[in-house]
Amino acid sequence: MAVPRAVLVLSGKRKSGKDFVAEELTEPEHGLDFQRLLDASDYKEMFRQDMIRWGEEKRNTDPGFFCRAAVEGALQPVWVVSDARRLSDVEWFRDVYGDVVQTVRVVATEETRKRRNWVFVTGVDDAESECGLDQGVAFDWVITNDGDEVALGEQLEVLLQSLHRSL
Ligand SMILES: Nc1ncnc2c1ncn2[C@@H]1O[C@H](COP(=O)(O)OP(=O)(O)OP(=O)(O)O)[C@@H](O)[C@H]1O
Ligand SMILES: C[C@@](O)(CCOP(=O)(O)O)CC(=O)O
Repeated sequence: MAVPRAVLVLSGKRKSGKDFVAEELTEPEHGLDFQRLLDASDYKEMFRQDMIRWGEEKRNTDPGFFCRAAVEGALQPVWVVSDARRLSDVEWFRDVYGDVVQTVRVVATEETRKRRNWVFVTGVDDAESECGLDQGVAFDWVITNDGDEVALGEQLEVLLQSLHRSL
């Protein structure tokens, strides 16, 4: 397994903007090969509960199952993990990569998330998939993503500058 110089582990609720922020973060970083696995489509929402169920089964027998798959073959010096959801995810990255890990929480108000077509779904928004990191992690960074482009840019700039200094 390659050893990265930095690992940004992002989390945040549905429609907080994790993928959006991950993409913004990787844009100025040449050599990063970040790919969005899925977009923000209704199609994905149709299968979310099935995916959650399948994911829980896998993790119950092997908490590192998805984390290992996420880093497999990655050779870049800086990694952006766009979607941690559970304490076991954050713990896995901390255990394996130690001090180079920085946790990033993406936050948007319910109002903002509704504008992005979020609707509360029982069994999803009140379950571990969405709430697993509401407590228990002292995030290194909290990024507010309520649609103010300039404010988001400033926050990411501070993060990236700090990251550059730590490399
Ligand atoms: N700062 C922003 N400016 C403009 N659009 C944004 C911003 N942040 C997020 N969006 C849009 O809001 C929608 C949801 O964002 P995104 O898919 O990144 O959220 P997410 O947290 O990854 O959600 P999910 O968990 O459902 O995948 C997308 O259409 C995205 O383009
Ligand atoms: C199944 C799941 O991975 C869906 C992720 O979709 P998204 O990142 O919210 O677009 C959520 C989960 O792992 O609980």
